[in-house]
Amino acid sequence: MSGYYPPASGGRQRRGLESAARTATATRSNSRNPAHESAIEHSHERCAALGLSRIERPDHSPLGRSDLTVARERNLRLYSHAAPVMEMLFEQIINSESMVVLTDATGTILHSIGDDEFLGRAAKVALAPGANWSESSKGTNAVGTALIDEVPTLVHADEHFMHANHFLTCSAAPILDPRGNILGVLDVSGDQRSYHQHTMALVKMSARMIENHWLTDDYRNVMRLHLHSRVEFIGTLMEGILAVAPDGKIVGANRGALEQLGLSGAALRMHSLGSLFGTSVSTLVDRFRSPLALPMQVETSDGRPFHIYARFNWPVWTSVTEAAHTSTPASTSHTDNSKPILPETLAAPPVSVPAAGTGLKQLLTGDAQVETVVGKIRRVLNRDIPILVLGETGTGKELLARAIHQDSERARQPFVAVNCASIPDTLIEAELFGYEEGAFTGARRKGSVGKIVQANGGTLFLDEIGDMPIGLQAHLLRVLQERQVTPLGSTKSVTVDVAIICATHRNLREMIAAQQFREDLYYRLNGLAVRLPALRERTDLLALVQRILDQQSPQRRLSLAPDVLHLFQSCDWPGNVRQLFNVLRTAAVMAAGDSVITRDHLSDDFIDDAQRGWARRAHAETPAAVPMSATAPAAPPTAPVLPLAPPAPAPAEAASPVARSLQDLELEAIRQAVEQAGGNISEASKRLGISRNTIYRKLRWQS
Ligand SMILES: Nc1ncnc2c1ncn2[C@@H]1O[C@H](COP(=O)(O)OP(=O)(O)OP(=O)(O)O)[C@@H](O)[C@H]1O
Repeated sequence: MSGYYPPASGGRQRRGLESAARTATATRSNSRNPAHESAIEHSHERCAALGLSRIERPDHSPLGRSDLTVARERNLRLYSHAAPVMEMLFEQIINSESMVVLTDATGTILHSIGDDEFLGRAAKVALAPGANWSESSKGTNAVGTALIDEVPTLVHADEHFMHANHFLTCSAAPILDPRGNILGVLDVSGDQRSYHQHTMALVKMSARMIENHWLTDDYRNVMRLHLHSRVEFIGTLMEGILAVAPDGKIVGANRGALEQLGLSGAALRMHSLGSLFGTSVSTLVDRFRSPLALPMQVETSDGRPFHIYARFNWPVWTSVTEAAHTSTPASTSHTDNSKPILPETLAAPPVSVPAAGTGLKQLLTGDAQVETVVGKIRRVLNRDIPILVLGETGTGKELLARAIHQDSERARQPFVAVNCASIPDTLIEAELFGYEEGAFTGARRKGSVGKIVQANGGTLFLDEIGDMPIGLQAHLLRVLQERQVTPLGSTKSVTVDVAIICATHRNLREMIAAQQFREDLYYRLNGLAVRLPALRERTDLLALVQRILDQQSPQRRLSLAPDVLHLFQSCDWPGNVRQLFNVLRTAAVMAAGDSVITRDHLSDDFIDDAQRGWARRAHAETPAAVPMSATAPAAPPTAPVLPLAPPAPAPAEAASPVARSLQDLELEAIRQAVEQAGGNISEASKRLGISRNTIYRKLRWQS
């Protein structure tokens, strides 16, 4: 079978065919699906344009152990929703020489489960945790191609661009959040001889289950409207779900709702219960207050009938709706955002933070550097000064941006976050500026207003701004100066009013010197630059720990056993507060019933990492005294700091100076190649024979 099918007549008709997209053909050899063939053809074209080779060994280097830990921590929420669904999916395909794979939004495999024998074969082509399966790394493949096309994708046998992957058949579905952002990809990969046409349907249904769990979790404190044109489908995977704010605005939707209503996420968010179904929040509260209430029949403005069923937390919801109806905007703009009252809180996935205060106040746990940052920001709040937040991954840059928004006069307007690093270069422009229907061959769905317009009136948070392709920086600068956006393929411009907050872990000045970042854009974005300290530099570790523990376990005060405290203080925390938060969240669950967190409640991974940190410090510092970090606070009386006991031996491979120096050499080689290529990553990747992604990844995690 040829891996490259000629395009169907009519040529480039690949996207917008979501429902028909990449569905498996009855027999792979004789029946063809034109949309599928066209998608594969376009993917192969992209791979050829990237200079990928079909026969060379693909980039098999997985993320380093701690990088994988960080990637997993960043995606812990995705994993916790996906894990039970993956188990269930695996039950369905057991003994079929297959595996179930979960990746993040960049295509990096976070977790996999599968038949042992097949897992071994898959590992040989790096189909294993830590490996990246983006198209630019592995060529045409179901995960990478699904990430680009944003539709369920089947890639079978020699449809894979690289010969090494021809033994595989892979069915992948993107997992989207209620705002339409890609969270990751669920995939079933197996031996191509074990291909079964039902696999794709199973994967799509499973992805939908994860999305629905995510939505329910995001909006558990707001009204959720379950809908379908056929009453018997309410409560099934086929139902649509809408999240409704107390003022009746639609703030979130699952895929089923978008499909049934025939609206894009952005279009739906312009609607309210009234404009959509001619009903109101109070009508639904009255009707569905009783658990025995039956679904209600409504009609859309164009006369299509639907059955709807509302769920909400009674009686919290009714008191909230009353408050929403009686309060003025001025009085609500600084209300407690933990209540489900402000639309912008609902529209964006909630960030889990300790419940002490809201807005900027919640960040104050006693660290002087953080206090200085907050003080500076308060002075420029509401002054139309763009803020640039610097800091390592997981230091709380996005949390700070949300807090600034919450404390600003724009708090009732949208907060829209765009992660420039997780969107492929080719899509950032469309994602930010929007596009008209059919604007370009890569255009998906029915046009899009773009993130800048979505943020109109509110705050646009450009995360990882250092990853914005240089070609696009001039476009962004123009928009920021003129405050007008012209969607791709359109001649009409839209006036926008947005507050800009950017964040990066990179050194933008160095990037300017290397001509990778425009100086004029830098000065436009940098009205005020603040740097969030790494966790290891902070003096408030204990206060932060206690606040997170109190939040995780409000009924039962938890504390750390002395040796755990000791481990925490020794740890380098490469994942910063995100890592701390995740470690404590797991520990609080593990400690159910106990009031003290002991080593037994910590994951082995973390203990290893912390011990390695100990070993590194012990090596760097004088052997006799081995002081705690100069900035470490004194332990509370209940948890005395013990003299540092010798740590349990770290795993051989981690402690080995040879392993570490090899890593250093690799990094050094990458740095040199990038320098010699004048900062041109594509050129450096060719010289080194590794993908651009790998270079970005390795440099990113090391910087
Ligand atoms: N001060 C804090 N108190 C409690 N939790 C925090 C704090 N700062 C960060 N966190 C936790 O850490 C997680 C990561 O924070 P955030 O996403 O803001 O970091 P970031 O610097 O933007 O990360 P990245 O650079 O990887 O995007 C948050 O979800 C939150 O749970």
